[in-house]
Amino acid sequence: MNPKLTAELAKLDDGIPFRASTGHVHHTWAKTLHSRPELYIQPETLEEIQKVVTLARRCRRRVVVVGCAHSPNDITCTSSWKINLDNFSRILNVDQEAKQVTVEGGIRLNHLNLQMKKYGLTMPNLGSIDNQSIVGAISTATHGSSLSHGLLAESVLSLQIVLSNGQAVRCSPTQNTELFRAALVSLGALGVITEITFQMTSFSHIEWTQSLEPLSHVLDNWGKDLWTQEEYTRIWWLPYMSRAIIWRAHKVPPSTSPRSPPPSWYGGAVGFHTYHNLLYLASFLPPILPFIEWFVFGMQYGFSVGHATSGVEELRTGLLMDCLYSQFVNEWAIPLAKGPEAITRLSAWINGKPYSAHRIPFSARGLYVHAPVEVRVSDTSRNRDNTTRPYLDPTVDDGPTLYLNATLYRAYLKDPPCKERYYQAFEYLMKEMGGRPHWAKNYQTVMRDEFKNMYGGRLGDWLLQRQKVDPDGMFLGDYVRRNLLEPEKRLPLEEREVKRWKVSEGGEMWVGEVQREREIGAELSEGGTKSSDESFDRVQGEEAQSMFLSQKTREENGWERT
Ligand SMILES: Cc1cc2nc3c(=O)[nH]c(=O)nc-3n(C[C@H](O)[C@H](O)[C@H](O)COP(=O)(O)OP(=O)(O)OC[C@H]3O[C@@H](n4cnc5c(N)ncnc54)[C@H](O)[C@@H]3O)c2cc1C
Ligand SMILES: O=C1O[C@H](CO)C(O)=C1O
Repeated sequence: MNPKLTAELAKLDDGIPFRASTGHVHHTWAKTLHSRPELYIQPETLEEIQKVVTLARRCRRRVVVVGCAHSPNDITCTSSWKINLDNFSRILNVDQEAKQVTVEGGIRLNHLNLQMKKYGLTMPNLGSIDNQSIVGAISTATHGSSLSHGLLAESVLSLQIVLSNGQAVRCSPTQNTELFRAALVSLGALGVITEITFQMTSFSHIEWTQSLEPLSHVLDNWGKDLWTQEEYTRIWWLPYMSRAIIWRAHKVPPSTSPRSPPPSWYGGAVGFHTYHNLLYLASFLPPILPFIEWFVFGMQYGFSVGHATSGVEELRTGLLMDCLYSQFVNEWAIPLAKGPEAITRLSAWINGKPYSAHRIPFSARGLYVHAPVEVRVSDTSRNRDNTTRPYLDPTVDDGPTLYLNATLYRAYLKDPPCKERYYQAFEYLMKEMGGRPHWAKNYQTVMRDEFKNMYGGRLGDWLLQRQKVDPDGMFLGDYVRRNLLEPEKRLPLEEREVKRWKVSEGGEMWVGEVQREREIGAELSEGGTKSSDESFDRVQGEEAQSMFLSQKTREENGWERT
């Protein structure tokens, strides 16, 4: 263990456990990114969390909280200290009459919903999965698909956050309002959110139907009742077939008997592996992707238009879907009214139509993408008082939002060859539509100044709160610095990415400064010849000396403030 930490632990001697381990290897759900935190800490009480923060401050370490690492980008990567709240996940209070529940920050959505069933309560909306931790889900602005609902974060009534000075602070729309607005979509960069009071709804079943329709049906009904016929609607667009699967659901009383749908083809072993292998083949032979789209979705949803299936399930499971394989996801929020134009232009681009039909200045020649594109909605402007809107809410300010999600499967963890150009073209179009990217996902071309324009004063407000509650940058990492802050400045505890390299099992190893310092320290103590980890690049000679010295200087003198 780091000698500084050993000394600090001895100084505290407060009987409060410090549940840290070394050797943890973190990876995102899709195994696209891996990192090796110096310490992996799983506190079980508020006091333990506060102790971690105190020690991190004294040991000059960045702290990252991870839920279940379902965010696809590098937002949870660190070589420094990682906290996970899986063992800080109790239900603290249930108010059955008001349908409100107070929970510890590590609780997973599936556990919450299951526990709440006995109280006749459930979460009002969910995305495609329910594995996320409640704080992880709100921190990146997770959403489902319904014009009757906004972000999951809109159901948060109040929260408690442990700040970098170790204080636990409560906030809500009426208490520490600015902090509340910053913490609702915090990107993990404000502190450790330890408690949430959440507005649930009555436990319910849903009856859902799903039908295969021509894309023209979707576009023709866009401004009519496509999105409003039922409480929940989501669409999967199949670009090569110009078809779409429309999934709709409405609540029915819990007394309604569950009704299983016909078995899912790729939910079974044969379909799952067939699709997976076809996608793998397509990574070498992309032109077969249109055939795969036709075959797989024919087997799954029927080969002829109008084919429909239905079912009745509990809301808490019925809203979920099978996310299948490791994947890249690039999702943007644009005004709902722009949907037909966005889909028509993207369709023309994917299908190789002339430039005049899509006006996207990237070539689609020889490029084949995966189906489906997810098409979802939310409306954060319903009944919303703009004074409590999360500063970093990516949805449309004053009307309904459309989300387009360009999913690319990574069959057997192999990156698809079309990714860079497809995402360049997709993001170009999304920017033209006035879009903002989903914070958790794999956007690749958005510059800092573009974020400034997208969020205007709200970004300034968020940054101000961040700086106020975390002046030394204990919760600041490369993701936030790169996207939202000035590159030439730095805060004493913030962590920068040093490099990434491909790992043999697929994906990339993310290496931050702390890891690099450990390597260099090990090299120097062993005469500058041996790395602490054979797989990392070696740092030798002057570069190593200067980095080591700068680390020592930092420890002795502290960093200058920006
Ligand atoms: C298969 C799959 C399906 C998905 N479906 C959807 C979907 O339908 N809709 C959608 O919008 N998104 C979706 N996502 C994205 C997902 O909802 C978000 O990435 C979410 O943030 C993941 O939650 P998590 O618990 O894994 O958090 P993590 O990814 O671990 O962390 C996310 C952020 O929250 C911060 N954080 C976590 N806990 C705390 C805490 N206690 N205090 C302070 N900060 C904290 C982290 O530091 C980080 O910044 C999906 C992702 C996957 C992999
Ligand atoms: O990030 C996401 O992954 C799934 C798609 O497979 C989904 O709905 C997201 O959102």
